Amino acid sequence: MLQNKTITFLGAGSMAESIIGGLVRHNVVESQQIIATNLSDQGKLNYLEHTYGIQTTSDRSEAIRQGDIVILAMKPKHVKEAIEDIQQATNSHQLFVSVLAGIPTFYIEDLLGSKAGVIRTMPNTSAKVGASATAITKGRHATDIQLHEVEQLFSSVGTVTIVKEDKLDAVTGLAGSGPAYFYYLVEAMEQAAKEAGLTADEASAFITQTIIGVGKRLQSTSKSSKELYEEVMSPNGTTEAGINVLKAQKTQEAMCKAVTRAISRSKELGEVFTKTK
Ligand SMILES: NC(=O)C1=CN([C@@H]2O[C@H](COP(=O)(O)OP(=O)(O)OC[C@H]3O[C@@H](n4cnc5c(N)ncnc54)[C@H](OP(=O)(O)O)[C@@H]3O)[C@@H](O)[C@H]2O)C=CC1
Ligand SMILES: O=C(O)[C@@H]1CCC=N1
Repeated sequence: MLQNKTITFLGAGSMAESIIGGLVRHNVVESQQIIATNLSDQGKLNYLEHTYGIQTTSDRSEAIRQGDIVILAMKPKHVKEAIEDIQQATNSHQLFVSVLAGIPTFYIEDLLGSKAGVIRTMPNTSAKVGASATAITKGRHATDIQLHEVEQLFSSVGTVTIVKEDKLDAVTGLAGSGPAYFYYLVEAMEQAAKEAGLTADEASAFITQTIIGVGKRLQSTSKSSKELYEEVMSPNGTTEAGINVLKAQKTQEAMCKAVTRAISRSKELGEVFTKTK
């Protein structure tokens, strides 16, 4: 499906690089089928060209003209100016794939001003290692064939779930932002490990393998998360001592609030930018 298609990235930051890394590593398309462009950071384009063997250009309109699939990968606050800038170079046969938090498909369709298909997605940075948990949904003009094309594209960088658009904000707060919550906790575990006398390498090896083990276990068991952490706890043992501190600090409540706030922020992003159209 993706053979002979040119994929243009409008925006070449963290998320674009994570997807490009996954596509190239998993040979989904030839690296020369990928073009990346951005606003002004020539150094980043040089780095992407050198690292992944893709094409890059600072000529955004030309990059868009060549794209069969255009991945919109700028910050939500830049989407209006970014699309207006290249709108003349677009055509209705192209497929536009947004990774933008909060921005509804109708907003992008209106900015494009054509019947071009728009698919909204929410990947995460684990795409870089083929482990994103991506949600996708189609806009008014996108076809089922285009949806499956995007499913195939993101399957190469992790799992893909097709959802209704009204679930995208929830997925954004949960899984788009999700890796950051875990990295944030890892930072704290590293600090504790250092204070206990482990080297950075030792801490990293133990923490990383522990997280991988948790992910694999969650994937392979029907037990609930509560059953799984209770399985680790011996009465009056080390884990119970640790969990009691987390309970006293209301850690679950804090995590629940964090995800809920991220979800509402995704909604706000959509509202703010669609109102100021
Ligand atoms: N980071 C993440 O974990 C995730 C991010 N997302 C979404 O991905 C999008 C990008 O985020 P992220 O990669 O972190 O952001 P970055 O700031 O790393 O990258 C943004 C990119 O957009 C480019 N850009 C800015 N303005 C324009 C313009 N007018 N035309 C073309 N390109 C432009 C920037 O170019 P320059 O550097 O030259 O200014 C830069 O390459 C966001 O919408 C975010 O919601 C979704 C899921 C996860
Ligand atoms: O923080 C953000 O807004 C983006 C969207 C999901 C992850 N990063």
